[in-house]
Formats: sequence, structure tokens, C-alpha cells
Amino acid sequence: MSLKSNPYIKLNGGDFLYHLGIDTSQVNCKEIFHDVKFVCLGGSTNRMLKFAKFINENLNGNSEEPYNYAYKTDRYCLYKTGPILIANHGIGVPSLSVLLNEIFKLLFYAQCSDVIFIRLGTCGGIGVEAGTVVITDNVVNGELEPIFSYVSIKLGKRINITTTVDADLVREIYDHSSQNNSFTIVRGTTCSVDCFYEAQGRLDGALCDYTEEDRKQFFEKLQRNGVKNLEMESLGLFSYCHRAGYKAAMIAVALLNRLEADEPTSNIDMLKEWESRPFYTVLNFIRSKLDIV
Ligand SMILES: O=P(O)(O)O[C@@H]1C[C@H](O)[C@@H](CO)O1
Ligand SMILES: O=c1cc[nH]c(=O)[nH]1
Repeated sequence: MSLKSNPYIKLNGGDFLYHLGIDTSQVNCKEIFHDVKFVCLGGSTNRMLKFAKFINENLNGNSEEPYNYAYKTDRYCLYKTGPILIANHGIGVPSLSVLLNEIFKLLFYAQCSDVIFIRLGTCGGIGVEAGTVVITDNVVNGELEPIFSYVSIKLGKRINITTTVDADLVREIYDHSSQNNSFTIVRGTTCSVDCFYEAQGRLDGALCDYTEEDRKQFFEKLQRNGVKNLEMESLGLFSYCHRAGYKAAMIAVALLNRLEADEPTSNIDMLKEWESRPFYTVLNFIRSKLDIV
């Protein structure tokens, strides 16, 4: 048996998952991780620890500190609570791609099946109020094309992969999330880019090679194309998961409405409250999948 997308990876034999600090000849992946059905990802280590505690309490009624399987490294954290694996991915697709490669291999060694990946993130809203949760139903790059692009050593060329979002999964998440929430949830197109500043049309970066008028036109174009938010990982997430044979979804809370501002609020309590909103959306969805009322 080999990994779906890499015939060179074999089921038997040790593998050091370097950035997770997990040596599969020392850790029994199948025994520990075989029941994983959901992989929940977000940028920061602290937020994902908070999410692991939240899931522990709300799904398992357990207030124990979750165990970090990636404790040997400070690159990423990795928790498991019931059938849910939780990790942080850092900022941007390069960091996400390293984590995904190692998690895909972990799931392969653990012989997991039917796993769903969900990114719980933050974003800049386009015409939506701060605090609104956006479920991605379509994903585009900065040129507004549904294409994830990377350079492979395959023929030394750039590879462009058309990337789609699973409409049934979006519907399922949205239908379960719209119950019992005290915040607004919308569906829409996510524009996924490689920088927080220039690629997102900010005027407050150290570098800026466009004018305020260019910024205005960029946002008008985003709105005309149904873009509801800007962030930095979803295109890579959907593309990598699809190649590896997994379903993926993306749920992100808007920290600001980019039509009004560039800088998120400095009110930390408010930011923390907003950041936790996707937790409830994911909890409702996972409960429905596990048939827990
Ligand atoms: O999951 P997070 O909140 O880290 O995601 C967004 C996209 C970038 O990684 C980061 C930029 O501030 O926030
Ligand atoms: O504006 C924002 C906020 C969070 N994350 C982003 O990528 N952009």
C-alpha cells in the first residue's frame, strides 16, 4: 500500500516527520491516530490550544489540558481530542504546505479514512461587518482565478491547478451552523493571496506600490466578483487536500471590513471573542457528523 499521491511512500518502515518532531518508528501512529475523522487547522498555536480545550470540554466534557504530540518542536502544535486532530499552520501557504505533507503522511501511517480538513481562520471582510463568520464556497487567487500555482521540479515548470470547493460540504456546514448562533454567518468567495499587506491592498504596509485610487478599484473588482473575504491559506488548503484525496472546508471570521479600514482593532478582548466564533460553527458541524445532539 502506498500514499495516494506518492507511490514512493510505503506503509511499513520508519519516517521522521521532522517539523512535527514525530518519529513513526517510536510512535504507534495506527494505535493513536487511527480514529481521526477531522483535522482542524488555524494559524496560531495559542488559538489552536484554545480550540482543543474548547472541543475537549464541549464534545467530551473533559477539562484536562490537551497533550501536544508535537512537543519536541516549536514549529507547530498538534493535539488530538476524540476523532479530531488539531494543529496550527503558521502564516501563508509555504508554512501550511509543510504541515499538510506531514499530517497527510501521519494519517496514511495511521490508516485513517474519510477525513475532513477544516481551516478555522481570521480574514479581512469585503463588505461584511467585523465579527461576521464567512464560509468559503468558492476560492480565487489575487487575479481572481480559481487557480493554485506552484513551481515543481517536474519539467522545471510552474504548475497551475484549478481549485474547487466541495459544495455539499459547504451546505452541510452552513445548514448546521446557522442554528443557535449570536453572530452572522455568510457564504461567499474567498480571495487567497500571499501577503497581508500589498497583496491585500493595504496602504499601511512598509511597502506600497499603488495608490489609494488603485486600492478603491481593487475592492470594487472584488465586490463585483462576489468576494466576501481576503486571507492567505485557503487556496493551498483546498488544492493540497484535493490532491491527497481529502475533503476540505474553510471558515474564517472577519476582523474588519476592508471597505472601511486597513488595520484590525487593537481591542484584544474583542479580537479573541471574534476569533472563537468559528469554534462554534465547527463544533455544530462535527456534532452533526458524529450524530451528537
Ligand atoms: O488562521 P489565521 O488567523 O492565522 O489566518 C489569517 C491569514 C494569515 O495567516 C493571518 C494574517 O494575519 O491571519
Ligand atoms: O485582513 C486580514 C485579517 C486577517 N487575515 C488576513 O489575511 N487579512
